[in-house]
Amino acid sequence: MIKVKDAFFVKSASSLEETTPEGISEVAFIGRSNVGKSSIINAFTNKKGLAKSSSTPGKTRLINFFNVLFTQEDKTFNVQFVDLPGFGYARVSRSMKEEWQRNLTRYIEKRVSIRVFVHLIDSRHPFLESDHDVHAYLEKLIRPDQKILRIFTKSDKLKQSDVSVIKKHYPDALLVSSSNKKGIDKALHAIFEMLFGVEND
Ligand SMILES: Nc1nc2c(ncn2[C@@H]2O[C@H](COP(=O)(O)OP(=O)(O)OP(=O)(O)O)[C@@H](O)[C@H]2O)c(=O)[nH]1
Ligand SMILES: [Mg+2]
Repeated sequence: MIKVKDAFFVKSASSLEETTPEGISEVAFIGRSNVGKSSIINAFTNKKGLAKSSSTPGKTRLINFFNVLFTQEDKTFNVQFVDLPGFGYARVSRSMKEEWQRNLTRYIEKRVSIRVFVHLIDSRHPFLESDHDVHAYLEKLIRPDQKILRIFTKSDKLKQSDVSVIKKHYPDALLVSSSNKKGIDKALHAIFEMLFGVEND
């Protein structure tokens, strides 16, 4: 049985230079503004205000590091969850937006500690070109020791027929709601498995 035992904020960075030292395995949460990146980190860690979420897109503006302690029986595993600014919509000046995107891209491409990219997709809009582009971009840059996990967010907003459409295109789709916690455990296990191998309980 895998559980998150504890989680706490470590640091915010505006650029790769300001990040924490390389070392602890990282899970980077990537996706469009407002898709639910910060909310899913709170749901995984069971801490409501840990990552700041907002109904206004563009809330997360820095690279935020959280230390997460997993337990599996008597073993503990230390991981960093990284909440990132969204891509796409943000009510800031063009030059500021470009600077964020540059810093975000540098972190994604150069950070050695990243082991898992969690690509979050709004389940109400599962086939956006921008998400397709992000997936292709990640596929192209990942190293052999890195993995990509797609998670569809806000599943509480879906009708059963919408779920069927997603499942048809992505048979193994992880559909998650940070609001009612459905799918959270399964998604957390999938991340753990990507980091540390198959769970043996
Ligand atoms: N119904 C529903 N709303 C959600 C869910 N997850 C997040 N939200 C809402 O969606 C909005 C955006 O959530 P955030 O977690 O701040 O999204 P984000 O991807 O971190 O956004 P940025 O930091 O702006 O990139 C908030 O109003 C959340 O309450 C969910 O599973 N279901
Ligand atoms: Mg956020």
